[in-house]
Amino acid sequence: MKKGVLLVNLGSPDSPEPKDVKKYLGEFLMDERVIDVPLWARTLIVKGIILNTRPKASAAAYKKIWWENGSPLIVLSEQLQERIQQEVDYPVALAMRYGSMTIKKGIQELVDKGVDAVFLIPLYPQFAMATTETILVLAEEIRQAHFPNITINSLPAFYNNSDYINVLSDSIARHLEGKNYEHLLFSYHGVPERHIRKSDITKSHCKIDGSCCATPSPAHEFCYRHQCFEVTRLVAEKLGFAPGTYSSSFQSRLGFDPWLLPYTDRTIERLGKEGIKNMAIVTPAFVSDCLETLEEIAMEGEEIFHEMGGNEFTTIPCLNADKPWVDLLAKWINNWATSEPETV
Ligand SMILES: C=CC1=C(C)c2cc3[nH]c(cc4nc(cc5[nH]c(cc1n2)c(C)c5CCC(=O)O)C(CCC(=O)O)=C4C)c(C)c3C=C
Ligand SMILES: [Fe+2]
Ligand SMILES: [Fe+2]
Repeated sequence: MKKGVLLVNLGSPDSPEPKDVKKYLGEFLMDERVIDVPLWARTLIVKGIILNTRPKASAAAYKKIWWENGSPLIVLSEQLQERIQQEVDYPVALAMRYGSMTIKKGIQELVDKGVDAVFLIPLYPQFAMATTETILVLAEEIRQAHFPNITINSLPAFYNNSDYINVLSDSIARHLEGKNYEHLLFSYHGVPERHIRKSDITKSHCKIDGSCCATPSPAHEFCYRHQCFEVTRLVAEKLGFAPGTYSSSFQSRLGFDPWLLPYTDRTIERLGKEGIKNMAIVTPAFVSDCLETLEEIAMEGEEIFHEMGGNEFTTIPCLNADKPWVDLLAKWINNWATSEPETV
């Protein structure tokens, strides 16, 4: 079989104009694994409410971070693809879960090069039904409908992979070198608490309390909250951080349901109020910088901190197309290509 690789990230609008943002948000938020309510309710919430108000505000946010050559998330994912391609002998394609760079086009590109065994890499360190699961489900639907003769294997969540933790820790250490900071905040994209309960394969473990995520359970294979806290714990252990000098929080909530706590904006506010003058922030749920890191954290987050009396606010970039991260992905690709993994 001829092997090939498909990297999949979230996606961005085609432009930061409200009409393109509306189209993108419509596709994204109508995904039943993102807004996971019955179709009639989702249609009412998304088409009746969100799409009438949010695209204008989101477009304004996108305009603040948009680059000459496009959306940072897309440009950085393309750089990652190009650099991985320089390191491996298999064709590497890039697709997005939402927007015009579809998974179908990505698979087609590989099939056109003769590929019939695809290694699918969802570009998310932690599993979530709104990210990894929706990619895997859609890829399988596309395979069955259009490419029944190919196989797809996928890379599982790699949040606790020791090589990944080393690459992430080295990046954090490098960006903090010489910086005077008192607290490092690990800010992860949030999800509604309901998503955590839905993904609990034991149906009884995830209480979303003080201890469930620290108590061993098979539920953790699909518990986004556990996987985020584990990244923080493993990096802190690796870098020898003292207790109290770092913490985790969740950003980017939408709607009125309870989302994972503590919220990033409130945490930044609290740190400022408590007299922290210099803080740093890292966003390990994202492998590529995007709207959520460049605008919500680096711009809005910094503003909140300064309003609370803070001085230096250091944002650590995502791994993007850094050489150690490219090398690690190339290593995983070569391991897959020379072994016999299970299909999705
Ligand atoms: C890192 C993983 C992500 C999870 C988990 C996730 C869940 C999730 N997101 C929304 C709603 C929105 N997210 C938006 C942007 C956005 N989200 C992620 C990643 C995760 N989302 C990224 C990388 C981005 C940036 C995309 C870019 O183009 O740069 C947006 C759009 C922007 C906005 O209007 O705020 C929305 C909306 C939900 C509802 C959700 C879980 C249920
Ligand atoms: Fe999101
Ligand atoms: Fe948990």
